[in-house]
Amino acid sequence: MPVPPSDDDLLRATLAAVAPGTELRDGLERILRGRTGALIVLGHDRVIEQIATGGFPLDIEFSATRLRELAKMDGAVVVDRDVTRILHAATQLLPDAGIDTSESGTRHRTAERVAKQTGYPVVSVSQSMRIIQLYVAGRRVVLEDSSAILSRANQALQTLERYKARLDEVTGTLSALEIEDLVTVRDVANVLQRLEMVRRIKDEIAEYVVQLGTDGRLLSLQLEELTGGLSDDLGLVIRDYLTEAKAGFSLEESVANLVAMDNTELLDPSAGPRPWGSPSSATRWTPRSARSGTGCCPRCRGCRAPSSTGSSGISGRCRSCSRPTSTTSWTSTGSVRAAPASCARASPGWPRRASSSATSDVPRVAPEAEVLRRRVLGWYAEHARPLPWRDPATPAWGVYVSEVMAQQTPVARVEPVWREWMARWPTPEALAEASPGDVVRAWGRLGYPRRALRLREAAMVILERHGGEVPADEDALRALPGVGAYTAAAVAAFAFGRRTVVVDTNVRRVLARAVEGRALAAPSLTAAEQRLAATLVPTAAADAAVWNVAVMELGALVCRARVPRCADCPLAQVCAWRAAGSPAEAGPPRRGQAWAGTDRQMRGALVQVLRERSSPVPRGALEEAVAQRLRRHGTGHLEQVDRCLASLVEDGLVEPVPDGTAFALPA
Ligand SMILES: Nc1ncnc2c1ncn2[C@@H]1O[C@H](COP(=O)(O)OP(=O)(O)OP(=O)(O)O)[C@@H](O)[C@H]1O
Repeated sequence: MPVPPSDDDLLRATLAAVAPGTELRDGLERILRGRTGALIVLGHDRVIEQIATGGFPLDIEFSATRLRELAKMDGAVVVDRDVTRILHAATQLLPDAGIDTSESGTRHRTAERVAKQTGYPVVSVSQSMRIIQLYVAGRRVVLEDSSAILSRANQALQTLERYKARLDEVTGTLSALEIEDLVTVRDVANVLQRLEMVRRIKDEIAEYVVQLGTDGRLLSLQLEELTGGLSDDLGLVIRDYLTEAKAGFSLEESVANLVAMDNTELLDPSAGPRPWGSPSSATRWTPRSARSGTGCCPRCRGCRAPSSTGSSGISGRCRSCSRPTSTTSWTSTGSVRAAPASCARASPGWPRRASSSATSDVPRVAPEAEVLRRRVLGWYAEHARPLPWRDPATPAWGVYVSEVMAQQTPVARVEPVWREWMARWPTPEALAEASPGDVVRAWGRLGYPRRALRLREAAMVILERHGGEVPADEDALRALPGVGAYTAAAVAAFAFGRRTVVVDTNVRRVLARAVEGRALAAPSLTAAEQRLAATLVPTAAADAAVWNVAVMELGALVCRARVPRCADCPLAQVCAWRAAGSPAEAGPPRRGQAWAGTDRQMRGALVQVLRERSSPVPRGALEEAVAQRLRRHGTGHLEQVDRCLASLVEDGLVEPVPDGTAFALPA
């Protein structure tokens, strides 16, 4: 016994039967244009015969013009289910009057009742309202003009393109992580959520294609082009990780759980693991490789190693055996997963944007970026220095002070001064009450002592404008004295867990090497570097903050400027600079900042001498003391002392005592 079609199938088939380009639709349009109405039953059986009275039987081939002519008569037209023959015309239909109807006019009430009673679709063309309506499977559908459907379909198509671009990114990321064996539940869930989102919008567009009939040909081609081969992916990805899920779900159950998620849940990364009983997002999973048997990466035809995993770094050649690689060995599932021409180790010069059509607030990066992040984060988890300001118990003020102190001073020198400082001025309020002389003294030998005065000024502003609390907002932080883009981003990230882009010299060097293949970053920060750094920052704020500190730490401890410790580097295998043979920086050699003989050295010596004295130092004694300290003699010295004293006075770091013959730190 044939299985009766489901309501959805019946609706779809009826929409197809009345779609533009069909003989039936042509007939309906003619009736509309002729300003008449019609009642047409799409099917005939004994029930129809029982409720039909009068009119005349026919058994003629269906055509649009015949329908139009017969519709001019009162009563209904009955055609066969396939709309190939006209069987009755001018027939009065008397359906069960007890059947509920929401219609008012007799034509439409009859149409709705007949559809409900017989199960056949019924079409009514309203003479007064000039619309065509379908009554089918308990529903009423008003047929729309193709242009209205096309406009909705095009919007859906754009959405599909965005979803698809994002899907390509996450599948590419999953593939890259599989090679590194760094996959977590979150990565798999991301792909599945995106696959399901694509499936839903694809189904919606497929409905439009049906409704549009011949007007939907182009749409149909676009849909096919965007989604061709996608259908298997959901099952393949799930199968790959089913054994890992360990929650006892079958493939069907997993798919059903995913399909049961609503659209909001599909967009929520935290809901992703739900189809498998919500394992922790960070749990590591290893694929069974059902989709490809070999993971995502093209395999070398010679040695069968993933073509990306050797060490030669020669583009287009296997790094294991140096034979040319070939993309023909991509997986043959015909799925989207076969598409990404990306491999975690194959291409120096990454990351790149995966798709220009991806529109979202959060930056998108190529899969390799995720590999880089995982490696750096994994390394940081093991090697982070336990610096006191990284202690979660340290207040935002402590983080703020540490960032200002570390602006131009190595962390090792900062730490003892920071401890003393925080013990003495544990809050902005306490520092705001300190004298300028005290803060310059407490600054010790951190260098650039103007920072101490700016810190005190900032404490006063924090007290006045922010009620004594360090602001969390990057813009508010930037408005504080002595705070630039770096410090604002760092404090917002490290004290408040905000998602910011922290770029210091260490970060710049790591990215210049690992991503751009250069020995050193440009002499000063470029917009391109800033953009690159931004694309690498993880989307989630908590991850972003850890990433920011982790990559800085890597630059400080391993990816050092002069003597990089590549053997200890988590990025050594994916580093573009190493892959290129660690070339020296092009251009003239960079000299470090000169120190001996500079005004900076002289200013430091003057402040140091005054810091050690409790009373004002006469001009002559000061000159003698710095000469001794710097072991300096000869001409030019006197002039430099005068110049530096004047600049220190101007900066507020030194005060001339009233008659100008002696100098002291500010009171
Ligand atoms: N039970 C019926 N069987 C067959 N035809 C019917 C039936 N009821 C109405 N019609 C057809 O519908 C025509 C219009 O009827 P009526 O004006 O009451 O309907 P209506 O619902 O207001 O339609 P419209 O929206 O086209 O103005 C009738 O002249 C007749 O041809």
